[in-house]
Amino acid sequence: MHVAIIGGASTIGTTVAYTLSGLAPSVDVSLVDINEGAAWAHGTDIEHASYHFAHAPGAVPGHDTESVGTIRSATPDELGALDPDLLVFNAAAPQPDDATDPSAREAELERNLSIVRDVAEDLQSLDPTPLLVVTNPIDRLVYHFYTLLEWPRRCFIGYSLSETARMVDGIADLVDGHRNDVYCPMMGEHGEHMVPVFSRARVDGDPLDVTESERTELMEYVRDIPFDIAEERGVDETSRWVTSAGVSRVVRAMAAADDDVPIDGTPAGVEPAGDDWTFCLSTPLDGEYGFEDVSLGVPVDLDADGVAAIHEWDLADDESAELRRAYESVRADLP
Ligand SMILES: NC(=O)c1ccc[n+]([C@@H]2O[C@H](COP(=O)([O-])OP(=O)(O)OC[C@H]3O[C@@H](n4cnc5c(N)ncnc54)[C@H](O)[C@@H]3O)[C@@H](O)[C@H]2O)c1
Ligand SMILES: O=C(O)C[C@H](O)C(=O)O
Repeated sequence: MHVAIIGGASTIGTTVAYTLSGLAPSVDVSLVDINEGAAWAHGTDIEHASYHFAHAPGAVPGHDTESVGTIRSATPDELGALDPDLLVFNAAAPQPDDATDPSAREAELERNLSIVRDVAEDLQSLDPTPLLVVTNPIDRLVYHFYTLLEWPRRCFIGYSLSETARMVDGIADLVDGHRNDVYCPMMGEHGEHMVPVFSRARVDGDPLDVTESERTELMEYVRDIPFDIAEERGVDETSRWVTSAGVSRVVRAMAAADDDVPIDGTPAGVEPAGDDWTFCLSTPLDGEYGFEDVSLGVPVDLDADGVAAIHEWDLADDESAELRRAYESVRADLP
C-alpha cells in the first residue's frame, strides 16, 4: 500500500509516518507538502529511524529487506504522478497561539477551506482514491472534498478516533478498570457536538452503568483534554501522539483489508462480540440515520477502497437527539 500524506511535513503527518515505519513498515509513504525541504528532512530522518526498528528484538512483520517500504517527499503538484492507494489530508494553515479552547476546531474552517480547494485541484488528475481527512474541522472539510471531487462517497473518511481513546480513558478511571478493556464508540461531530454512544459502551464486555452527572463529567473531560494539552504544550504540538496512533490504526486496517475483507475496528486476536469494537469515522451520509448533505461520525467497516459499509445502530433517544444537534451544527456551515 502507498500512502500519500498531504501536509506531510506537519506535526501529525510526520508522526503518522514515524508510527507507520515502526508498526507497518511495508507501507510506502510519500510526504507531500508545499514545504518540500521540511518534508524531505523528516522523511530522511524517519528512514534512518527505520534501521533501528528493523534491528530491535521482537518481530514486527515487514521489516525484512524484500518487504520494507519507502519514504519519499513530493510537492502537491506531483500527486497525480505518485498514484497513491490512500491519501491522508493533514495540511493546515498555521494556528494562532491562542487556539487553545474547544472553539478552535471550527475557527479553522475558513483558513483551511482555501487549502482544501487548492489540493482538490491537484487531486483532479487522480482516479478516485480513499481520502482520510485529519485537518479540522474534519466533518465540514470531508463534505467539501466530496462535493469538489465528485468521487464515490465511500472514498471520503474523516478521522475522529481520538475522542474514543479519551472517553475510554475517562471511563476506565471512573470504574477503576483498564482502558484497554473499555469500549465506547463516539458518533456525531468531531468537536463540540460529539455523541458518546453510552448505550453500546462496554467494560470487560459488560454494559456500562453511569449516572447522568458521571456522563456530564466524562463529556467535559473529552471536550477539554485536547485543549488542556495544547495549552501546556503549544498549538504547534496539538495531540500528536493519540492522533497519529489512531490515524495509523485506520491506515493499517485498510492495508489489512487489501484482500477486500472489510475491517470494523476489531483488534487482531479478539473474538468480535456483536459490533463491540466497531469504530466510528466521519463520512458523507445519504439518508443513514435520517441525514443527508452532511458528513458525520458513524460506525463503519473499511476496506482498501474506503468505507465498505455504514452500520445503522438503534440509538437511545437522547443519543438520537444529540446526533440531530451534531447534524444541525455541521450542516449550518455547509453550502
Ligand atoms: N482530527 C483530529 O483528531 C486532529 C487531531 C490533531 C490535529 N488535527 C488537525 O490537523 C491539522 C494539522 O495539524 P498539525 O499541527 O499537524 O499541522 P502543522 O501546522 O504542523 O502543519 C501543517 C502543514 O501543512 C502544510 N501545508 C499548508 N498548505 C499546504 C498545501 N496547500 N499543500 C500541502 N501542504 C500544505 C504546511 O507546510 C505544514 O507542513 C490541524 O487542522 C489540526 O487541527 C486534527
Ligand atoms: O488539534 C486540535 O484542534 C484538536 C484535535 O481536533 C483533537 O481532537 O486532538
